[in-house]
Amino acid sequence: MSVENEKWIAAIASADYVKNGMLVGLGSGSTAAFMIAELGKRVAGGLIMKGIPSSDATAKLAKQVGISLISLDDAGTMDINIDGADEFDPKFQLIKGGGGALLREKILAHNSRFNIIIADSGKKVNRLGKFKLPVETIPFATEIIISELHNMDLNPQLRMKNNEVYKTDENNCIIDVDIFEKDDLQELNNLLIQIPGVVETGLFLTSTDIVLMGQGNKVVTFKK
Ligand SMILES: O=C(CO)[C@H](O)[C@H](O)COP(=O)(O)O
Repeated sequence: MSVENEKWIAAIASADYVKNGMLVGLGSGSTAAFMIAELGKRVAGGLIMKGIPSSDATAKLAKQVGISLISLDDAGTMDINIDGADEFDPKFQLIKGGGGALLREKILAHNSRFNIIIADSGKKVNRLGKFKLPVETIPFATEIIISELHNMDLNPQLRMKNNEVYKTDENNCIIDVDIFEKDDLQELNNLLIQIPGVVETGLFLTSTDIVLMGQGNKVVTFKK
């Protein structure tokens, strides 16, 4: 079974958690796109729900498939949030932000009663960090933060796209750092967040309630 199929079956399984009347946080990325497409089909079939998108791309996709959107302000707390991940470990800790939407994704996760992660089997790791950790920074401070991250032995790389500095939906930059050697991720996250100009990191350490992982042609459920 292909990676795409694993993403797809995990996404379909997550849609079963969405019930009539729910406010649903909509994640970003290719796995989340399958979930949004499936929810669109279910809305066409009569499901009543409203979505809160975690990125401009997700908002566009959701509108295309007929999902009604509301703002975070109007939603307040969401019933559930469904999102992808770049890596997850046995403690339900995640690296997210490969697609650059980590800031809004973390805000949605924080404001949801129940957080579902959908993933293909390649995302499951024993230790986080083969995937570089995205750190979102404001443009004004980005170069000086890169120097500081060098001093922390994190091998920082400014994210680029089409030969230009990559910008998030919030017009910030992303610095990808190497955290594989770091044992205490909570401490690392605290250190990173304390640097003035760092807006957010892609470490999601406590928010996940359940992971639905496609493996071959089956969905494996990991519950906390
Ligand atoms: O965090 C994310 C975007 O900011 C995505 O959830 C993550 O990158 C996984 O993406 P995909 O489902 O395409 O593998």
